[in-house]
Amino acid sequence: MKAAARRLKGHEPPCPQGVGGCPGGTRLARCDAARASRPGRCNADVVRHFLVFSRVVGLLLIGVALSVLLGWSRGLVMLAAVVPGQVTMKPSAAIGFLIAGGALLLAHHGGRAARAGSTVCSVSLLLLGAAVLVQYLWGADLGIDHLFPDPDAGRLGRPPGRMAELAAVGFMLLGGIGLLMAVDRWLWLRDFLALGVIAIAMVGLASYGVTLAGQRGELFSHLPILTAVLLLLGALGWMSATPTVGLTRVATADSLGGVLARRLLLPSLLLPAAFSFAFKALQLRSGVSDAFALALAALFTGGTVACLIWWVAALLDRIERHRDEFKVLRDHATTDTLTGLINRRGFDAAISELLRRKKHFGMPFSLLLVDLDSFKNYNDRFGHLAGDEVLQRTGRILRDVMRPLDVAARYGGEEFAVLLPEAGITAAAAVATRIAEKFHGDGWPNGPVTASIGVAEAMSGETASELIARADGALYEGKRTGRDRIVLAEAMRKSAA
Ligand SMILES: Nc1nc2c(ncn2[C@@H]2O[C@H](COP(=O)(O)OP(=O)(O)OP(=O)(O)O)[C@@H](O)[C@H]2O)c(=O)[nH]1
Repeated sequence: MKAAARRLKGHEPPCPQGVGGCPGGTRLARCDAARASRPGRCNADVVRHFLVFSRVVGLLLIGVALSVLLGWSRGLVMLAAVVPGQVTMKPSAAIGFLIAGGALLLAHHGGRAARAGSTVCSVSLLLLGAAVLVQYLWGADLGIDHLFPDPDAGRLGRPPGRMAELAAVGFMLLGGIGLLMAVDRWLWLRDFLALGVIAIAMVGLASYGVTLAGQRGELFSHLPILTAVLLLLGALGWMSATPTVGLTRVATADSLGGVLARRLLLPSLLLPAAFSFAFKALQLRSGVSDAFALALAALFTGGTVACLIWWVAALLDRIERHRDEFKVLRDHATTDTLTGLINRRGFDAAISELLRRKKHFGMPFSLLLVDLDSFKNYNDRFGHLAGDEVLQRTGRILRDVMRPLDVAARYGGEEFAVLLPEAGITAAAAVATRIAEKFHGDGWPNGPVTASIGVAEAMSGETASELIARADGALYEGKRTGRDRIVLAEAMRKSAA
């Protein structure tokens, strides 16, 4: 009910039927809605890949868990250890991953029953992890460790068949994530829990490196590599199930940030650890010195970091150059070469932006249309080049009276437009007066040049062409009543009334 209310309030677009179902469909729809409202917000293809990845993770968890359980039931414990001689994934942990995979897959379906199923799985996972921790904390035996005889018994300093403490905590966190997803709330907490699972998984991977180095640590030797990898995938799978919200939002963004996150996050997380372990293994096998292995690991880690930074720098450099080129092209496209003012195209963009601000924030603005008087005569008498000079001088006059936020444009031929943000009709009339005074005071080479000015303040709900038409009407009135006039559209309206 609350989720529906939030959707109605516009926080979340409705879940479209038949588009991959909810919540997956919702995420894609969110992406599409976000793209529509702000282009470049998220990349629909990447979102789709994240959702597919999340489903594949669900299937993988179930597949690996089933194969581990098969291994335990047939005495093929190798299936639970992956690497000979390594710690095995316990049957209870395999059941945990079976439930975790089910919760993730069910969450991708829109139906109520599937959602309820996902919630039940998440609660079960939470309870499984909690039960194992209770056994550890209070020395209880709840019977979950005795599904199959455990060959690791006694080797790990914990009861046979019992999963590691860290695995139990990981399952509790995964269950918590599933519950938060089901209620579709506190996504920040979901991300926080997922980061916790990733941290546990990294400890597990580190334990593999320590084992490779032939040194057994009390804490590290507990978590099997298979469990660590599946926990990592489980956390990433849940995060990918909602690609357009929370931490994953950046990774699916259709922006430079998105590209960087997608390309760099995983390598920077895994490569340093991979190098450390690889060179430690090399040292053990080939007998090179400890210092040499360490130096190699440091060199490769540093080299990788430097490569990643170089790649980011090259990308930023290329983007900046493209941006500069684009700016030059855009300026060319919106600048009038004779006067240096913006052209009609730039004016159209500016007036649209001011109308948008007026509509959304009620910000007033006014428009002046400035038209040179009897300019045809001027051209005819003094030539086209002299006429061009008058147009250039007019551009300078407009620039002189403009405030930094004002926009002056050559509207066409010998007609100019000035947009005055945050100016009402009175302020706009004052600017028009200053322009007229400048015309009168300027030392024109071939005798006086004057201009007629129409002034209009934008009214609520008015379109660009309606506003221009009012200013133009006032300008026409100025021409009609003798030229070298300032006429306010407002006054015209009043006098007409
Ligand atoms: N020199 C020069 N003249 C131009 C340019 N663009 C338009 N014109 C001239 O501006 C003149 C405009 O003439 P009209 O529209 O009859 O207006 P007007 O003579 O100013 O008369 P009113 O506006 O009624 O005062 C035309 O002769 C155009 O050739 C330009 O870029 N350079």
